[in-house]
Amino acid sequence: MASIADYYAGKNVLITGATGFMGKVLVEKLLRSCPEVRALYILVRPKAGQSMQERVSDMIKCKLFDRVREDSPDFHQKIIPISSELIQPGLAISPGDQERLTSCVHIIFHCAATIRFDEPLKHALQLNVIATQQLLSLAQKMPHLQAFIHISTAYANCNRRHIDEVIYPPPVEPRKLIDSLEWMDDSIVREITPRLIGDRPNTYTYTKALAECVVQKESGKLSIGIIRPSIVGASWKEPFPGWIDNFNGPSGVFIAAGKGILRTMRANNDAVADLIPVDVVINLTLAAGWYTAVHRPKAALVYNCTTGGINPFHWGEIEHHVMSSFKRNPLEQAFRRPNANITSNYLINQYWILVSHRFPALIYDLYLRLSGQKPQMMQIFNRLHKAIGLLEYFSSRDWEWNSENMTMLMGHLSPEDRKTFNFDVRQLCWPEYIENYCIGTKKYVLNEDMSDIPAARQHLRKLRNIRYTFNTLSLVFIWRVFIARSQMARNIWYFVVSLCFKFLSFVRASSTLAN
Ligand SMILES: CCCCCCCC/C=C\CCCCCCCC(=O)SCCNC(=O)CCNC(=O)[C@H](O)C(C)(C)COP(=O)(O)OP(=O)(O)OC[C@H]1O[C@@H](n2cnc3c(N)ncnc32)[C@H](O)[C@@H]1OP(=O)(O)O
Ligand SMILES: NC(=O)C1=CN([C@@H]2O[C@H](COP(=O)(O)OP(=O)(O)OC[C@H]3O[C@@H](n4cnc5c(N)ncnc54)[C@H](OP(=O)(O)O)[C@@H]3O)[C@@H](O)[C@H]2O)C=CC1
Repeated sequence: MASIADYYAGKNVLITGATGFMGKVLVEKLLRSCPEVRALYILVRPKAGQSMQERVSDMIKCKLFDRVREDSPDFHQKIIPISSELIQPGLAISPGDQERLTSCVHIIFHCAATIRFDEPLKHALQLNVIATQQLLSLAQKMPHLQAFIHISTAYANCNRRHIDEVIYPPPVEPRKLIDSLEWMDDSIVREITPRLIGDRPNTYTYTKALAECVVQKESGKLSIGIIRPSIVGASWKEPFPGWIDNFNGPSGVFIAAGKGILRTMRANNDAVADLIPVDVVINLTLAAGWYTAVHRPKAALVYNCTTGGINPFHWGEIEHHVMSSFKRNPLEQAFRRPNANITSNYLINQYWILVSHRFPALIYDLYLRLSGQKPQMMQIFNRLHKAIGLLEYFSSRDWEWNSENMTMLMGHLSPEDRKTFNFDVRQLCWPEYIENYCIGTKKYVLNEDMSDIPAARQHLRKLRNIRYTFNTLSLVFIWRVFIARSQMARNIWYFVVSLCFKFLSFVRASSTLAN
């Protein structure tokens, strides 16, 4: 049987979401490990004042592509951007481009989605469900299409504790929901959203569950694979360890903790932290594309792409390794020394939020005001609290995912492919991975230089001295207030002082005698 790289040779691949975190890693890996691939058609929209072309040229300049640039400097010629806005009718693809795509595409990877947890339901539905539906109908028109790979999430069914590799019945018939939301204005939709999403925590997981159902129902004769990654983190090995370029999921939490801003968060120490490195997800995705095209399974195959059942690691362990990693490799200009603790207790967390978040923010803002600058710390903390509030659902619970299809797929790979498209997470050494992850956030998200680490350490020492001075002064102040008000405190104070005095006299006398 052809190897994975042999299969992709001469193929035209269509990718949505190629400008996103996972999409970029997918594009890079395809170009590097399947160098004979014919073309990658990527659906891109203009954004933030940049044209589609400008965005793609920026993307290929990114450090992520350094290795492939070294192997083949002309790699960008294989990337063909197609203008598309996925929430528009017909995905806003021009008739010419539609014709071009339908006549040549062999395989589709659908990565685009809104992954925001606070996305209004209508928008999440438009992008995560309706766009998927439209892409499927475009796929139906492609005579050469061999596989359609849909990227879902392991949390699409997070209202269940045990999750098998099956598509569960939808919470509501997607078509009915689409029809009814169409005539409702935004305020009505906002009001009924909590009732609709029910026991799911947000519109993201809800619409991803609906999308899976749409894929199953509207795929017709297409060969389908559904990949369900858990919490996608920095890369494990490829193209280099620790690649990460965003604040999503745990990355933002790690950075906030490394900067000494985040000191407390609600999470269960003993719950499994189901992180999965992005390169593992992409290797599995490419292997699933190959398997789907070659074996053409009759029903959609679902791959739960998780680590918890195979090589579990817990939030408490993550906390420990993140903190020690940031102590060894500190971030620049930290607000306080990194020292975050997780707790599952609501009241303890509230106490630490008050003492370790709000109080220092208040003092720092006071200092900024007094020095004529604009206060900002309280605002930063309010945003942080909003973000971690949205993540708590995932860090406080445990899930069990069945990942038999991942094992089955591994069994079908040749020894060579198993190395090139490695998704065997049994080999993952968590402490080393977390260390590289933290360094990755420093280098690639914050663009900090590793050569500045001595200065960052010096800054941490300064913060420690400030803390010691502050604690000593506070203690002296509190004691002074006590002494002024209480006879008992005064008596204790005189007792301690006279004891010290006697001790000193004793030491002096004994040293005189010794001489
Ligand atoms: C010591 C360690 C202890 C460990 C404890 C455990 C930690 C981890 C816990 C649990 C992780 C579980 C995660 C579950 C995952 C499920 C899996 C998936 O399937 S999908 C992927 C997940 N998706 C998201 O992560 C989207 C979440 N983000 C959002 O929904 C929004 O970004 C939100 C509501 C958090 C913020 O929305 P806005 O409108 O206020 O802000 P905006 O526009 O997004 O960003 C403004 C600025 O703030 C930065 N930012 C965004 N999120 C940040 C964050 N978490 N921390 C720091 N900065 C962040 C951005 O980069 C941006 O920066 P600029 O203005 O461009 O410079
Ligand atoms: N990150 C994670 O932890 C996990 C992610 N997933 C799934 O993986 C997939 C990729 O996620 P990730 O890479 O992290 O997400 P990103 O947010 O980084 O990327 C999303 C991609 O979708 C594109 N997109 C969004 N809206 C539109 C639109 N209206 N028209 C055209 N393109 C659009 C974005 O393009 P643009 O650059 O123009 O905004 C971007 O390329 C998603 O399906 C997600 O559900 C699953 C589990 C975990």
